[in-house]
Amino acid sequence: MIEININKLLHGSNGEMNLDVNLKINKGEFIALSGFSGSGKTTLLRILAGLEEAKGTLKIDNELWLDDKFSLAPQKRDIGFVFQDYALFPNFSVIDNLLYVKKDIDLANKLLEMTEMTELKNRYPNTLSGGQKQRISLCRALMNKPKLLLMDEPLSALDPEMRTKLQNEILTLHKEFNTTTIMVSHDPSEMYRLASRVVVLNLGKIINDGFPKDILLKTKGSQKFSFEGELLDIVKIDVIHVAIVSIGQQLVEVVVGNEEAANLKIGQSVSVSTKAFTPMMQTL
Ligand SMILES: Nc1ncnc2c1ncn2[C@@H]1O[C@H](COP(=O)(O)OP(=O)(O)OP(=O)(O)O)[C@@H](O)[C@H]1O
Repeated sequence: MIEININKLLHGSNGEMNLDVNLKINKGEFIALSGFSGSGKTTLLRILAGLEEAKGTLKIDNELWLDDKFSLAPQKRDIGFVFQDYALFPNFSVIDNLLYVKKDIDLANKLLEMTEMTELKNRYPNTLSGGQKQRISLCRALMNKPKLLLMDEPLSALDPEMRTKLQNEILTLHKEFNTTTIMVSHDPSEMYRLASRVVVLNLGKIINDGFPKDILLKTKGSQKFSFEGELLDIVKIDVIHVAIVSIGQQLVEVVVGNEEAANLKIGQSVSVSTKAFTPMMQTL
């Protein structure tokens, strides 16, 4: 069990803000930490890793990491950290990046095999693709079998296909090692696929905490499905208005009434939902 009770005054873009987090995490949980930019996600991970000071207490399996008189040094905290920018040692080969953490060649080989990196084990990081580098960071973070794995948007620099591949590998590794994990993510499909629990931060406070399907599925009441997007334009065609909404990679047209059109503002976030028909899905 991980017990987090911390607070820290942050200087946010709109003035001061108190990062105030109380959270209990059970062993083996996979938490997706989400929330708007600047809500305090990275700072929370850095506090857990001991890279940043904070007030309060941190306890991991009854071992104290932080209280008002004491802060356990980062290197003594049983943590694996995966950053967005890989943070590998450029002068070490792949295998040496892993063995630097712990001289356990069997574990290193097992991790490389699980992530299909065995053939590249003598290569240097600058000869690897982004996806390969991130696999090595992940393997390295697991070398000391940490009590807590922290990942800060680990897949956000990768293209969609590579993201899906690495998500599957993260899942496989999680099933094998059952490492308690907190991963910062902005991607609903990633959170849905990987996490057992989603925690949403806003302005330093937890505003939502629950099962992925309860937090991420946005349809309410009789709505059949609902998408969030940005209103790009409103075009008057004869007697009707058509709103152009950007949803993910697609533009969608929605007919809106005159009064509704007058109240909408370009650039606004909107949700587009339907009630009446059954959507069709086809493989691409
Ligand atoms: N050590 C610090 N002292 C005071 N303020 C800080 C400190 N570190 C970060 N901040 C501020 O706290 C706010 C939250 O930053 P943080 O990086 O944790 O947000 P985030 O949720 O991870 O954002 P993003 O999704 O953009 O990465 C920012 O406005 C930042 O400038």
